[in-house]
Amino acid sequence: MGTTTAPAGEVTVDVLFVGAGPVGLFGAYYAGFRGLTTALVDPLPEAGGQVQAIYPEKNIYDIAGLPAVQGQQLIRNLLEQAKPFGPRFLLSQQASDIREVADGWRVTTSSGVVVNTRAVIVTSGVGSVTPRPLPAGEELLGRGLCYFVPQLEVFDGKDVVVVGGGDSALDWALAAVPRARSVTLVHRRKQFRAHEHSVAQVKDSPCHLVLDATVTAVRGNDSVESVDVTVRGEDGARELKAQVVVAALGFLMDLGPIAGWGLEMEGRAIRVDTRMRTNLPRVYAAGDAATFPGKVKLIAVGFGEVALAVNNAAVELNPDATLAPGHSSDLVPASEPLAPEGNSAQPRSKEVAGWRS
Ligand SMILES: Cc1cc2nc3c(=O)[nH]c(=O)nc-3n(C[C@H](O)[C@H](O)[C@H](O)COP(=O)(O)OP(=O)(O)OC[C@H]3O[C@@H](n4cnc5c(N)ncnc54)[C@H](O)[C@@H]3O)c2cc1C
Repeated sequence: MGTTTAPAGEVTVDVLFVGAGPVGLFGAYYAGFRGLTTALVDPLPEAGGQVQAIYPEKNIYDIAGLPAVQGQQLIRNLLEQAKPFGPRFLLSQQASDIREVADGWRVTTSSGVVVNTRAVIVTSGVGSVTPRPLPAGEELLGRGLCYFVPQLEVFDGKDVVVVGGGDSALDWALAAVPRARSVTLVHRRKQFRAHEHSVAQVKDSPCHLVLDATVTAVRGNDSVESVDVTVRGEDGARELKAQVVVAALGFLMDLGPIAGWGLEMEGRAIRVDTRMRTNLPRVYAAGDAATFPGKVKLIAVGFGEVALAVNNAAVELNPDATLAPGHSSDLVPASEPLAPEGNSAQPRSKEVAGWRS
């Protein structure tokens, strides 16, 4: 995704984002816009959080101004938006330890990098995300059995079995239908836990449904060749031909070290006030990591929350700063050509690094 991992050592910034998901990335843009230096730490090898790790190929339809955007494209856009401000990426390492110091926080990552930061914004989502494993076929993982599909081409001309009954399972099945030779959806219940629209689409599609059923074996030598499916009330197992098995059984979420930082939690999320402040000084939270009455976990909501967190942090770090950031439309990023002379869209002011007037 075009990000670089900083070498071990010590990093000093104004704001550290704990988590480089979509919300942390938009925060990095926003903090840059407010003239603050940033770093983002994330245990995944690339930025993008759940979007990049779980559904890079899926279309997202509820981002303001983007009628449809593929997950990985949204992340590319967010990286590009933040780039002029030069955020430091500390990838493949998690924020492990946090200690209050005179002018902020000293955060140590699992790779031993020390980040001296004036404020922390926790954008860690629901923590580290690992797929719930299929209880069969682990030895064929990566050889036909997968938990998510990085490239839809893997479905081309194949017999595909999707296991699960949630939105992801139905989405993968629908994505496979136009490409695969056959698609079978195996679900352990008769009812799906997915959007009605997706359920209706799957029922209308050539996808074959095997309900009240579990996958009890995944067979193959070098790669997947078939699966055994046991249907409740039937004697013996059905053998289904398959070269691709997508186990979409949900994800196990682990808050990890953040749970021990002394943050006030509500369930698995961090309680914040209307300024996105946590109970710890100069520690904010936004996105899926944060909760408050009426919270909705959506990217669109997280973008707003992180803008609030950054603007409030900007004032806390510099009491002379105003809470309202001004309008980004008054500025032009350094990478964008200036509008032709006489054009009323000419930028009017120069306020922050990475932008020019
Ligand atoms: C299949 C699926 C489809 C979805 N579709 C939509 C949709 O259409 N529209 C929509 O609005 N939302 C959708 N969502 C939800 C959306 O992806 C989340 O709301 C969004 O990703 C939250 O962004 P975030 O940046 O807050 O958290 P995340 O995306 O979860 O990113 C958090 C990052 O923090 C990192 N992290 C965790 N612990 C630490 C630590 N200790 N130190 C450092 N980093 C850490 C994680 O590795 C992760 O990269 C979907 C989710 C799924 C699973």
